[in-house]
Amino acid sequence: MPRVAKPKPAAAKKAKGKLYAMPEKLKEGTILSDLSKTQWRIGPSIGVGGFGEIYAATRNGENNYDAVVKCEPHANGPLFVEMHFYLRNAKLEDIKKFKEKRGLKSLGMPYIIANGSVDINGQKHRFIVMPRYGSDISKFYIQNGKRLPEVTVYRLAIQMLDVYEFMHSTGYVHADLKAANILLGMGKGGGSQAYLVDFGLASHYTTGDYKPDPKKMHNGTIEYTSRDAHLGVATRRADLEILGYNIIEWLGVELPWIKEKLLTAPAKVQKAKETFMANLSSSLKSVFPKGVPAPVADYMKYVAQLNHNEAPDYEKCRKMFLNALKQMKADNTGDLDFNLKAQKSSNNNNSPPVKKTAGAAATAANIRNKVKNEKPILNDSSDSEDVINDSEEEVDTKYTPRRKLPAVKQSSSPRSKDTKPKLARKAVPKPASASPKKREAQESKSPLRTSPLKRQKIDSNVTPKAQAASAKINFSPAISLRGGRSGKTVINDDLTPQPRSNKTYEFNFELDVSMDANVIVNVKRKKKEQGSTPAGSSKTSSAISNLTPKSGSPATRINLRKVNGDGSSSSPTPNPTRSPRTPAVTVRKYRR
Ligand SMILES: Nc1ncnc2c1ncn2[C@@H]1O[C@H](COP(=O)(O)OP(=O)(O)OP(=O)(O)O)[C@@H](O)[C@H]1O
Repeated sequence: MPRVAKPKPAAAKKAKGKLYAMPEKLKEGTILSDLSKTQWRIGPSIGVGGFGEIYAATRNGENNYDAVVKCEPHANGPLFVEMHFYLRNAKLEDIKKFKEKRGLKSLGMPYIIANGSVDINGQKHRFIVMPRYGSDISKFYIQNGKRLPEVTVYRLAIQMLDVYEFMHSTGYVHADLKAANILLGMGKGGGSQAYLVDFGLASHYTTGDYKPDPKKMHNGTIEYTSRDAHLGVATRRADLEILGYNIIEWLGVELPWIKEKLLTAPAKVQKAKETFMANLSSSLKSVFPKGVPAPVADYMKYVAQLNHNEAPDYEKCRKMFLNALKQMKADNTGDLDFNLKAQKSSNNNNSPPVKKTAGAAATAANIRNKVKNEKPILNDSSDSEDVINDSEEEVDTKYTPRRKLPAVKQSSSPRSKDTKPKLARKAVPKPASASPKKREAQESKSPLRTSPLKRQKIDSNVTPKAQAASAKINFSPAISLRGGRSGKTVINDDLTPQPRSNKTYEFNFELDVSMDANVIVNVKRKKKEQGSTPAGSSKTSSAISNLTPKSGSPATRINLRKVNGDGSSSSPTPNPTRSPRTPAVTVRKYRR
């Protein structure tokens, strides 16, 4: 949600409980020098994200403040990822080309103007310079009592699909669309175009097998995270699904997992979304009790049947919303109108009543921040920026994740079952020489391209034995997965090896071992007085049946270790070549 720039304690390097560092404050008037030695003067702070701060900025010597500087500590991953994405794929020239190809007058895709590094209070920071946009649309959504006019929602959907089409054409997904990340343009005509910002979660989408990645599970903003993202899989359909949840919300609906207050439990949110999407017709009817808007139903149904590696038909989706605009006799041109009263609604949009209305139509023009000019302060800017390396692995040693969630619990939802590596391995291998088109055709025949609903059927055929093996680990509430703060992006990335927490928790537990959970359970039994099991001997999960305490058996010690994607397990001792991201959880069973 929109963040108000608040003065932060100067030395607040690390927010409490978070593993990422917050930036040092840049004073107004500070001069930053980018890599090409262009100087930028810092204006007031205009936004504070979860991870960095955004300042109005102008070329030194000019006074228009038509740019922004986004600044984060050098060790933070998200801005590096964002910068990397822009530099590789979203230069102004790339965007121009795409617009020409598609015959678009405008596209809500930001671009990078410059980047560099700066020392602030002795701490190295990275910054990027981008065009300055106007208000984020979450402001209007809140002002309107959590609702946007239907026409505006459909126009926004069309514009965001354009951005997705551009972005996906570069091989990346955005993964974090939300009202707070959609900004109106500035200047003449700016109010007719919305821009999708914040590419800190951009990642390559998969075109191959479906491989859940526990290290990336639940990334995004929990309210809108797609089912694939809950499993740590970057897909194009996931971006469309995220947009879908936003569309529903913008129409005045409280999403079920928000209504049921599940946001602090990502696995529950995941499950709720699985249920929602598996029973779309009834789900939509229940959230739109007086009638489901036709384009929403069509769009969500389309998204639900997409296969994980399928290229979405963006035009088809746009047409769904365009047709609705036609039916409503609404133009898809001019300033986006956020005044609820001014707009008609479609025949069947009967979303919940508006609690509060905005006074007037809000456009980009009436939300511009006034920028004060102060005398420049020359800062010790560093000209040298890291070389952007094409190797994704390079990233590993450079960042701190935004926030880490212990990736130890996986939902036992149908969709998560359908992603078992077992199934993935059955995928038809692609010949290396196959052309992208051919490959796409092959992928479409692959068994993995079954729809979620079909996959659910496969799941129901799971043998009782397998079902018995697949269950939950019920942790104490104190260590259950915690969801993101409401409306905030959460990144459970794998960019920086983090020190192990080595925390020990003691509690009574029920232990059902999930075969999906990618954990190895080591059972260590304390030496019995006249013990049969030697002290410190460890057994893997196959030893679970031995858990039942024999008479007089002392406390049992169990280590849960996450298994890495390659099948290896995290070493209990820190190993720089491996990601030790999942904290070792030691469970002590009390004697009863
Ligand atoms: N180019 C821009 N022009 C004007 N305002 C901007 C711009 N980019 C970002 N902002 C403002 O700053 C806020 C935070 O920006 P952004 O989402 O990029 O930061 P973040 O640290 O990645 O935040 P998040 O917690 O959403 O991940 C936005 O909601 C918006 O209000």
